[in-house]
Amino acid sequence: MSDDDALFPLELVQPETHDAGPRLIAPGAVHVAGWLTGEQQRWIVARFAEWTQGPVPLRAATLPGGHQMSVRTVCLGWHWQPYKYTREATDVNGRPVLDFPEWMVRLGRKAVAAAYASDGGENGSTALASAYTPDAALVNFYNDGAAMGMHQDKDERSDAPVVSLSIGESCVFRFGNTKTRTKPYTDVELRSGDLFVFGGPSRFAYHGIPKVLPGTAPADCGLTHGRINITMRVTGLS
Ligand SMILES: O=C(O)CCC(=O)C(=O)O
Ligand SMILES: [Fe+2]
Repeated sequence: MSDDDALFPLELVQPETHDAGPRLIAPGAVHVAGWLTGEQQRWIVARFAEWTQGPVPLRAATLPGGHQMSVRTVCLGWHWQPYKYTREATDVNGRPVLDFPEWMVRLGRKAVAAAYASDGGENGSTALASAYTPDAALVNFYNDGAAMGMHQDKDERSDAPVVSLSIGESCVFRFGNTKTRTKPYTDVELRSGDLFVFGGPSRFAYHGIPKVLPGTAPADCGLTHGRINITMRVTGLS
């Protein structure tokens, strides 16, 4: 058995399907296709329009090497900038970040419960879901060829799961391993309304968005073009 096999057994990856129901991608990493209804997606798109009104605008972050990301982001709860969380957007306009909405905490709990439900609560999934209290969200907007390179979400001081929601155009989500930004990885197509949760042994796995698939936004999602992604996190900061 190669190291890669040990890290990422092939049997783990079930055939790709867009039927509802959780699909295990790696230990602790679950894809739930079609989790949000069209009505929920349209409602979230309307909230997104409000968030982008400020006080902090949608902005493409600049990495320490001077490279500007192609994705634009607005944050809730804590403002993320490479590579830390702050309460004020000191790399944008110095204004305070929006509050983390109560409804999103409830949605995050439901998401963790839905993703980890298949063990019937036996491995502590029910307790994990009810205790889950995300306090930061990065709300990403992808258009005009925007993509996101392979990275780990590691600016949080907590190993609580990351909850990711997708609305609008489909994308390829590359979900890798915790050791390297390269193979082994699994490419998952995330469509409008899909949920992806990564926690446990996959919490610090490398992941990225190699491409968004233009023209794939469904008519009922509330977006005509582009892709919104919300990733909720527990920062472990106070
Ligand atoms: O757009 C996505 O689905 C992933 C976003 C992401 O990895 C991040 O914001 O850290
Ligand atoms: Fe990420």
